[in-house]
Formats: sequence, structure tokens, C-alpha cells
Amino acid sequence: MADSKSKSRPGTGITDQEALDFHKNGRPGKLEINPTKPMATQRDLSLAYSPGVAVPVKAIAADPATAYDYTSRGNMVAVISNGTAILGLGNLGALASKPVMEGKSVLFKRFADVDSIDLEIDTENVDEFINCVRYLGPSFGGINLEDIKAPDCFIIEQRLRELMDIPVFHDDQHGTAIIAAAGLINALELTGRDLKTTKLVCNGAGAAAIACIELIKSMGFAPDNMVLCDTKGVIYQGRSEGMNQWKSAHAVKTDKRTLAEAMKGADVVFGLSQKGAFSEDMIRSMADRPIIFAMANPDPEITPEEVARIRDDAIMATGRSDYPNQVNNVLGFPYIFRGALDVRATTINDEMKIAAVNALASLAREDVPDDVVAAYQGARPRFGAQYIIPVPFDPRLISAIPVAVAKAAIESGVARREIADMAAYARELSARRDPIASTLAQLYERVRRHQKRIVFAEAEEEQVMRAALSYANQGLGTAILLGREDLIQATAERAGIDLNRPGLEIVNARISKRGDAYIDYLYARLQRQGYLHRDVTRLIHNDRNHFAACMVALGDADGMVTGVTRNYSTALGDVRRCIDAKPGHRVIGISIVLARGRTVFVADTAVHDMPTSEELADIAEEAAGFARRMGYEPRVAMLAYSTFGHPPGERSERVREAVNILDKRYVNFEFDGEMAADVALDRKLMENLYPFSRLSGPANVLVMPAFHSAAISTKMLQELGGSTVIGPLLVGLDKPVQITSMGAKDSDIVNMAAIAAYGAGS
Ligand SMILES: NC(=O)C1=CN([C@@H]2O[C@H](COP(=O)(O)OP(=O)(O)OC[C@H]3O[C@@H](n4cnc5c(N)ncnc54)[C@H](OP(=O)(O)O)[C@@H]3O)[C@@H](O)[C@H]2O)C=CC1
Ligand SMILES: CC(=O)C(=O)O
Ligand SMILES: [Mg+2]
Repeated sequence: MADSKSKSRPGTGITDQEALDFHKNGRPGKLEINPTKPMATQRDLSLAYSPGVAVPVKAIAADPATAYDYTSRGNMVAVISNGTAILGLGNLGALASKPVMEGKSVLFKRFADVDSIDLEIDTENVDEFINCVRYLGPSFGGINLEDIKAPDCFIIEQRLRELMDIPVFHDDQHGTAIIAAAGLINALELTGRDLKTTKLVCNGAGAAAIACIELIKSMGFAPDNMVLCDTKGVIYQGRSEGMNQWKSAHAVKTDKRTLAEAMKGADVVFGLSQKGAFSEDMIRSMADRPIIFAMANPDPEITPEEVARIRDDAIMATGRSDYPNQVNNVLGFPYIFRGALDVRATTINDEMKIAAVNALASLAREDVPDDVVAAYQGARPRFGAQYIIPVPFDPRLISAIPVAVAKAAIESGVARREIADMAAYARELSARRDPIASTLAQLYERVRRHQKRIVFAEAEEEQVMRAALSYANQGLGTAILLGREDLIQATAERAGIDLNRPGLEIVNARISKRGDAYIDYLYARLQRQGYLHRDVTRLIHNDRNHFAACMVALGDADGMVTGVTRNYSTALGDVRRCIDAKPGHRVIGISIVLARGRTVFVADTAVHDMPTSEELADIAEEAAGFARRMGYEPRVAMLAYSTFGHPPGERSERVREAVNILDKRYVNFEFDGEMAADVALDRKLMENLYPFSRLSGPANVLVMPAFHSAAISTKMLQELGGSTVIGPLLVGLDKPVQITSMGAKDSDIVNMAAIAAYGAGS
């Protein structure tokens, strides 16, 4: 039977089961460790381990600073928790905090290329915790404390800062405070308020809350205009119940005793407490144009929908990614540590925090340039009530925040390394980001706004059904499940999936009223290619790919996804019988390879076996157009085993000729060749040996000389090189169809469905 695990969590588009599967599938968890040096030969071993390793050991013993040169310390941060305040879920213990800590580690890597490991310490004793961490200094360039409850976190952080000579930063305190302060500055500006006269209520008096109010007081907020509340109500001078020295420091003289009383007439409210802590009446009682930051995770103190029902003049922010204005420390900790590590800072001080606040606040006021629009779901946001703070996928964060933090560290004297050329540093930082994730995020968002009907041709398969459900749950459109009802129902029962929800439709090819129209359409196409009417009838009644492709061809569905049960070329043949190439285009397969922070488009990985020169030139044009649509300025390398004529060989001539054809077509993108893959990808090699090359940087589109080299190299990269490969994506068809690999996972199938929907003109 279907259970709650198949129901989407409100507002998120994900089910509990999906969250569990995401963490469980493949290698459990979200993190693994990979070596950065070869470990293949006897010589490698002698260098990496005994005897070679003794040399850096002695060097570090003689000069500890060289540990930054010879070990991973300088780019390594520990995320450490005891699980006493996991998000807003409370004290669930060290072990239960591990998914969050692994998540923070992954975000360090994803957003700022900082290596990170999570350490969960199983004690609630403050001294034991401090003793456990204080000796770990040699291993790390920084310590990120996470989800430790107040007031223990204040003592722990303070003591560790005194004991350790690397940055110790409690993210829930300072990370949150930095982002909230940046959002507040901008919200005050938009509502024409002055920091010195604004009245603020902060609900919650724990780690995040105390740090937030301390930071904004240090920026000039009047202490008397701020009321702090906790589970016992207002923290007033003279209160004795549930107090500690950190709360006392912010107690005010007031006769208000409850949160409801405090919120009456308030300009701003910060929620750093728990789900549902704000009532509609409280929100109603606030001043005009109220500023509401409901930051509890995973569920805010009040939702934007609830606020919108009560009033339309609020500036509303939450800690979540699925609403506008995400005030969440993910906007801070990766970049703050990036800047601190790059100057080998001994600490993260107030100057560095305020520099981060200002950098973040100003970024939201800047015009969003074209190449950043992708991160904003394809729409260009303008500084305003719905956009007071950048989104986590904003590619400008990686250069703006670390530069500001590094500068502040140098100027305030806590840097152990200077950066002479800040502009070069900013460029280096930009090169660390990988734009594909923001491109995919944009793609999903566009599909969400222009929902499409996608037919899942193999819906009797469990992973396809899960993908269809996820497609509907994520609000991407309607998922059409093609298959026999009884089998679909049986699979759904087995998988615990509830099919009775909006956004899912079942279509049975055998009894569909549209069958005759599809037969007529297909017979007209195939009658002169050896197909009898009865052959076509059989194809439509018995073959899901033909039926689904005809649905798309005749407009009954906007796009199609298939491939789980049949090999690629068979599925492609089925589809091509029903759908032609777009006029003036060539159908090709493109694989997106994400490897070590780089994204490369490889073509043709699906269709042309041994392309002619003319076909290679077409493939280059299709691939360059696709790369551009995905937000990249294409630099196309026409690959071969030789480079610019050496070693000579007949096979490379075909590729050379393709370059000549592109020259004659006056295409509007950079291309060159023939060249070997190492020359195409290694800028230095290209500059040193072939300074005449017309590519202005390493290639990001690789046109392979033949299908076998394309398929072999992408599969090898995936299996041996640890790369992520998306695709092959079918490009150039007149209607959007995507074919997955056989046995693809549900998440891959949803990606393909979203890409098909995008291709349908989302
Ligand atoms: N958006 C973001 O980036 C971040 C959000 N947060 C969120 O802030 C919240 C607090 O986290 P953190 O400070 O680390 O936790 P702590 O355990 O340190 O503090 C929790 C505080 O919330 C108070 N509290 C709990 N429930 C209520 C309630 N119903 N009404 C009033 N006060 C309440 C507690 O009161 P008492 O002192 O009386 O026990 C305590 O002061 C969590 O929901 C967390 O997810 C935290 C960090 C970052
Ligand atoms: C975001 C975060 O760190 C928290 O909610 O605890
Ligand atoms: Mg936290």
C-alpha cells in the first residue's frame, strides 16, 4: 500500500522515500575521499610513502608553515558537531547529525572547492568536546562547528578559538548572522528604514539568535529597540527563569512578556526558533511593510503562503531553497572559509564577518549580468522585496565573498599570507566554480514555470514510475505513464507509490482511442519503407516507444523519455521511425562530462558511426549551439589522434577537412583542429607547442572523430576517471525525446524528462 513516504513534503516536491533513497543509493551517504596523486607504481609508493614521505615530514618539522605546501591541510576544513541542535529538530545526538554534517562538507566542496570531512563527537560534555577538538589542529586549515546547542556552543567556540591557531567558526552563530545581517540591510533599504530606529523582535535566544543580534548591534542597531524571546517569552531585565549570561546581556527593560505582545508594532521579526512559532495574529499586528525572516529549518516559523494570506506588504525570507529570499548560512560558510584559507588566516574576526555582510548585501543590489541569469531560473531578478539576497547558485558569490574576506583578513593583520594581485585572485576563484549545476537548476526552474506533459514510455518499470512521480511532485508538469493499468497498479503497490495524485495520467496503448490516428500517421511515413499496414498496427499496439513517439509527434504529449528496457540504438531507431530531424538540423548525441571542476560537451556520442567531414562540421555546429543554450561560450576542438598534421595519417584528414568546411560556413563560434585531446584540454600545452591555435582557451566542446572513440572515452571517464557524465542527450530532433541508458536510476530518468520538457520550449 502507498504510505506517507510517497507523499511529497509540502512545498518541496520531494517525498520522504526519495530523501532516503538519495542517501542510500550507490555508495551510502554523500561523501567519499579520493587520492590526488598517482599511486600506481613502485616509484609512486616510494614517493608517497616510505622512504619519500620522510622528506616532507622533516621539512614540516623544521618549518610548520610548509605543511600548507606538502599536505592537504590548507584546503581542509572539519565540520564538527555533537548533534545537540540539529537544524530546528533539537537534540537528536551525534550519529543522527551525520547526514547534515556530510551535507555541509559537500556544500563546502560544491560551492567553494574546499575539501571537508565531517566529525561527529558523541558527548554532550563541554570539556570533553573541547578536549576532543583542540588537538586536531594539525589536520585542518579550519574548524566549522555545527548544530551545537546554546549555551554550550558559546563556551566551546570561545575556548577553541583561544586554544587553536586556525579559524574556529560556529556556522549556526556567525554564518547565519552574516546572511541575516546582509538581508536585513537590504530589506531596511527597500522599506526606507534606518538601522538606528528600527524595532526588531528575535524569537529564539540560542546559538543563531544571539549571534545575529550581536552582529547587528555591532553594526549600529540600537540595543533598546530589540526584544529577544525564547520558550519562556520575552527576555526582560530581572527575569530569572531559563536564563544564562548570553541571554542576560540582551535583556531589555520592558513590561511585555509574550512574543505576541513583543511583535505588536515591530518592524522586523527574526525567527530562529522552531516550526510554526509565529501565528497569523502576530504577523497581522506588525508595523506596515514588515520584515519577516522565518529562518527555522527545515520548516519556518510561518510560511510565505501563510503570510501572503494575511498581508501583501511584507518582505518575507526563510531558510529554505524553495522560496524566494533564502536566508541560510550556505551563502556564507563555504566562501568565508575559502577566503580565510587562501590567506592562511589564524582566525575569522569581526572585520572579516562584516566584509562578508557588505559583499553579500551589495551583490544583491548589483545588476545581474547575462551570464548569471541562468542561476536565477532564467529570469533577471531586480533588487526588491522578492530579491534581497543572492541565491546559493549565484556564480558571483565565489569571487565576491572570498575576496572581501581575504582583504579584511590581510588588513586586520590575521593573514599569514598576502595576496598581491586581488584581480588575479578573483579570476582564479571564478575558475573554481562549475556552471553546469546552476544551468541544470535553471533548466528545472524554467520547466516548473512552463509545465509540460511528458510520456514515460516504460512506466511498468519501478524506477520509471518513481521518476514519473518525482517529475509530478517537483511540479515539472504532467507525467504520462504508458503501460497496462493492471501492471502499473501492481508495480505501484509493490513500490508503495500512491498513483492517485494530480499530475499523473495512465495511458494504455492497447485501448487508447488515439491508436488509429497514430497508425495512420505512421503508416503514411513507413508504407514505402517495407512496412505493411498490419506491421504498423502491431508497432502501435505492442511497442511503447512507437506509441509514445507518435503521441509526441501528434501533440498528445510534449516530450518523451525511454531507454531503460531497450538498448540505445534500438530505442533511437524506434523514435526515428516516428519523428524527423528539425529542419536544417542534424540529430546527434551530446554527453556532458563533469570532471574535476570542468564541464566539457562531447559529441557525437549516440548517432553517427563514422561521420564524414560534412557530418563532423554539422556535429560541431549542433554541439556549439547546445553548449551556448546551456550557458557556455563554445570553444570547439575537432579531435583526432594527431595534432595539426602530426603524426600524418589518412584518418585525420577527414577531421582536417571538417575544419575547412567550418571555415567556409563562417560559423559564429571558436573552433580549431585537428588536435589530440590533451592539446585541446591543456591550455599550456596548446600555447607552448601550437601558439597559432585559434582557440582562446581550453576547449569545452570536443567533437570526436567517430562514434566508437566518443562512446569509449566518455564511458572510460565515467568508470575510471570519476567523472559525472550526463547523457547522451539527443539534440536536433523535431520533437523532444530523450533516451536514458539501460537500467538508469530514477534520478537520471527525471533529469532526462526535465531536459525533454525543456526542449519542448519551456
Ligand atoms: N537559516 C539558517 O541559516 C539557520 C537557521 N537556524 C535555525 O534556527 C533555529 C535555532 O537553531 P540554533 O540557534 O542552532 O539552536 P539552539 O538550540 O542553540 O537555540 C534554540 C533557541 O530557540 C528557542 N526556541 C525553541 N522553540 C521556541 C519557540 N517555540 N518559541 C520561542 N523560542 C523557541 C530556544 O529557547 P530556550 O532558550 O528557551 O530553550 C533556544 O533559545 C533552528 O530552527 C535552526 O534550524 C539555525 C542556524 C542557521
Ligand atoms: C542551516 C543551518 O545550519 C541550520 O538550520 O542549523
Ligand atoms: Mg546548522
